[in-house]
This record gives sequence, structure tokens and C-alpha cells, in this order.
Amino acid sequence: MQLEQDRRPAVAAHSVAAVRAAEGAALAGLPPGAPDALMQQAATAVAVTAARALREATGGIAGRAAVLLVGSGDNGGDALWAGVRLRRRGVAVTALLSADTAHPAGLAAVRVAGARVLRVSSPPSATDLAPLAAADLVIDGLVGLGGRPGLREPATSLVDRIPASAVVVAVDVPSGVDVDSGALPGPHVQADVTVTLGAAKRCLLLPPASTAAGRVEVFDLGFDVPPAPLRRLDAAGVGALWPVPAPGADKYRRGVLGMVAGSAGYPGAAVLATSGAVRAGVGMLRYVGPDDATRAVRSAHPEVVAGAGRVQAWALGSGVNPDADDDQPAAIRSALDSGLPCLLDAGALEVWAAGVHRDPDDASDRLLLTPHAGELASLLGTLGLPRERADVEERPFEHAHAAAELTGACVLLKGATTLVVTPDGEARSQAEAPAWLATAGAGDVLAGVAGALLAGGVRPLDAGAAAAWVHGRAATLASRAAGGGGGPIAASDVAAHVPAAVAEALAP
Ligand SMILES: NC(=O)C1=CN([C@@H]2O[C@H](COP(=O)(O)OP(=O)(O)OC[C@H]3O[C@@H](n4cnc5c(N)ncnc54)[C@H](O)[C@@H]3O)[C@@H](O)[C@H]2O)[C@@H](O)CC1
Ligand SMILES: [K+]
Repeated sequence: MQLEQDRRPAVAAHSVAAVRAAEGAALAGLPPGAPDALMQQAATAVAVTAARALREATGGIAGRAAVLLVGSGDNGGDALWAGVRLRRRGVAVTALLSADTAHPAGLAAVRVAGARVLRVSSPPSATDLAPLAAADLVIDGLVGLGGRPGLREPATSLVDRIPASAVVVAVDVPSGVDVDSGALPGPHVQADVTVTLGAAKRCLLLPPASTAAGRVEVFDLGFDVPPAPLRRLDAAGVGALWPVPAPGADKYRRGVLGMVAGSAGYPGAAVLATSGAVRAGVGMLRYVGPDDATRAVRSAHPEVVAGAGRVQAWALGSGVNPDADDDQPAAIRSALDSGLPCLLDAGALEVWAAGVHRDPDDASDRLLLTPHAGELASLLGTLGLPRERADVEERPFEHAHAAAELTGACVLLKGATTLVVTPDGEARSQAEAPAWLATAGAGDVLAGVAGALLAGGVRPLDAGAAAAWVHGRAATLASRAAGGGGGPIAASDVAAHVPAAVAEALAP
């Protein structure tokens, strides 16, 4: 079943090693016996969330059926102790033990609390699987931080038999994911809610594993984790980065963006990219493109100035065909030669990769590359790392990071979750967009918004992440307004809602 996805909180996501170190430090500072206290807190958090999810899904708690999927480690211990709490609230609890051993104290306690306990054979028998068919709630405590990616029998069969109608709460991480890389190399749990303990883990922000987590709730255990390089911006984070004009600002000081976009074949891309920049509040926009596209841009946006001139940054390549017989590739090369901050989208990625402009030292903190998965695969091929689109989709962070390291540039990889990654591994993961945003021209609008931020003096990593947030939020607002709510959207609707999304980010 699917719980309503609300706006997720700002999250920093940590590596297993960082969480283990923080956990070790916390445990060292506690009196003997206190490690159990940490597990008790964790179990309370899981039980509270599970009870709330159960009520949301079924309208009640007492008398409902819960199944605990229990592995051999402490993740299973958390699930067992959560089961003890659910028993106290009148839930019928069955614990399915997937390994020969299970957390001894948790197992004893759940038995005393009146739960049914079954040690599952491998592969599971019909009797082992039967409780799942009747489950209103499944708590996934198969593996957590200590899990190797991918599940094996009997866990695979157990997970396969979770009914679609049950609400699934994962303890710490959905079992089976690769916790640090965010890959999904095999069978895994698909959760509605993940209660993550002490600090969020990288897989909760990195696709494709992040899509297995459902809604993420971070439960504080007082761990002292160092700042994480991987984060998700929330509205306040975007607002803090957004260049708001000071009183008395003029259009030049606010930032002038130059844009080389569109072609005879794709004049609409020029209109959408300029719309993104204009609606994001750029001080002034200079547009460079063929006559037809220029006419289309000026009729949509009379405020756009045609032709090159003094600018603070460039947005290059949306709707540009590098093989067309027009002046766009030359205009892109000349913009790159300026040494100014440049966003490279679509056709500009090819022009740049094929040219003499690939100097990692020159790229650092100046270039923002905005490929989708297919374009990133081709770019990596040009850089001597042949990859297919599917490779990028399986491990998007790893490939975006490889491209950033090879080029020295900041890479924004477009997708249902947008990743923005720098060569040193600083990264943002933004997932605000409804699926309706996967529509032609949406990327052109994003290029315009991010370009406006570069012109406003925002560094590529922040510009990419803030633009992705605003873009996704604008799409949500556009869809809410469409067809009486939740309807399909066009890219131009997204651009039209950019001011409302920016206003939300800036709201105190
Ligand atoms: N120590 C602490 O301070 C806390 C730990 N907590 C919980 O403890 C968890 C970590 O516990 P553990 O270190 O015991 O690790 P896990 O509970 O992840 O279990 C590791 C065990 O599972 C087995 N295993 C690994 N991969 C497997 C796979 N793919 N399929 C089947 N079995 C597999 C291994 O043999 C190992 O014995 C956290 O994720 C969290 O849920 C929480 O209780 C909070 C406090
Ligand atoms: K789990």
C-alpha cells in the first residue's frame, strides 16, 4: 500500500562507517547496560511510527495483524522489541525468524508478550508464509547497517509474499539495499516508511535505493555525526541560498545571464529555457540564437534582450543541435572561452566534450553540467569510460561522481531524483518533483532556473540543487492547479509556477 508522501524534512545522509563511528562513541560514553537503552529507544520509535501507519492504513491498531521479519542482527532486535510494544497495544504479532539465531533478549521478550514465533525454513514452507497473507503491517528487521546488499532465501521468499495491501515499515533501511552506494543489486524490501536510527543513511537519499524507502523518518539517538557531504535541501535551505535583490539593486548588479539555446529545429527549447530564467528572477537575460527562435523568445518574453553582450554567467545548449549548420556551436565555444560560470545542457555538452575546453582545473567551481542519464553515458564514453544508459541508472551517484572527477565540473544528473555532485564528492539529492514532470521541455526550464542562479553569483553545487528544488516544487504546484488538482502538466506550466515555488522557499 502507499502512504501519502508529504514534504520530506531536510536530511543529511551518512556512510555506514560514519554512523558506526558515531554509535561507537555514543556507546563508549554510556554506563554498562546502556546499549540496550539505545535499542529500546529505537524500538519505541519504530513501534510509534508503525502504530501510526497502521491506523492511517486500517483505521485502528488493536486487533490488527503485524508480521515481524527478523534477521540475525540488531536490526532484527529492533523489530522484536517494537513487536513487544505493539502487543501491548493489542496488535496480534507474528515473528518470522529468517536466520538460525535472533536477538536473544528481544526474542524472549516478544514471546513473553504473547507473540507467535516461527523459525522459517529455507525455502519457507506454506505454514511459514501463511501469516504474511493476513498481515496488515509488516516490520522489516531482516538486515540493517550490517547487511550485505541483496537478499537470499528464506528472506527473498518472505519479501516476495508481502501483500500489496500491507503497510511496510523498514527498520533503519529497507533490507537488501546497498546502504552506502544506493544501488539495488538484488531482491529488497519496498517500504512505505523507513524509520532510520541515529542518522540517515546514504541509501535513503541515493536512487534507486531511495525509491525503496518510502517516507523517511529520522530518529535522533543523540549521535554526534560529523557533517555529511550528501544532503537534501529543504525549502529553508533553498531560501537561504536564493539571491534576493538588495534594496536599491539594479538589473546589472543582480546578475545578467547570457543564453545560447534553441535551433531552427527546436525553437521551443529557447522559449522554455528563457522562461525558466525570467521566472526565476534573473536581473537581465541576453538571448543568442537563430532568427526564428529569437522571434519566438521575444514574443513570449519582451523583456529578453537579443544578442550577446556583457553577462555574469552563461546557460548553454538547451535545444542546440551541435551538428546543425547554424552559429550556435560557435557561440557556445565563445561563451566557454569567456572564463565565466557556464551551465552546459544538451547540445553544449557535446560541443564542450569534443572541444579544447576540457581542462579540469578550469572547470572547478565554474561549470555546471546538466545531463540526463543517456547524455551522461555518452559524456563518459567521450571521456574514455564507455557506459550504457542502464549502467548510469543502476548507479547514478557513482557515474555522476566519475564524470565530475574526470571533468573537474559540477554534474547535475537529471532524473526522478536529481543528483548534483562535485569532484570532491559533495552532493545534493532533490526529489520534490511529481512524476508528471517527466515531460518534454522540463529540462530546458531547469537550465534557465539554474542559469539565473549562476548569474546571481551562486556556486554551481548550490545553484543546481536550489534550481532542482524550485523546479520540482513548481511542478507540484502546477499539477495541483491542473484539472482541478493532480493533473498533467506541460513544461510551460512549470515555468509559470517558478515564482510561487521561489516565494515558498523565501517564506519565513
Ligand atoms: N548498536 C546501536 O547502537 C544501535 C543499533 N541499532 C540497530 O542495529 C542495526 C545494526 O545491527 P547489526 O550490526 O547487528 O547488523 P544487522 O542487523 O544489519 O545484521 C547483520 C547480520 O545479518 C547477516 N546478514 C548480512 N547481510 C545479510 C543478507 N543480505 N541476508 C541475510 N543475512 C545477512 C550477517 O550475518 C550479520 O550477522 C542497525 O541497522 C539498527 O537497526 C539500533 O538498535 C540503534 C542502536
Ligand atoms: K531493515
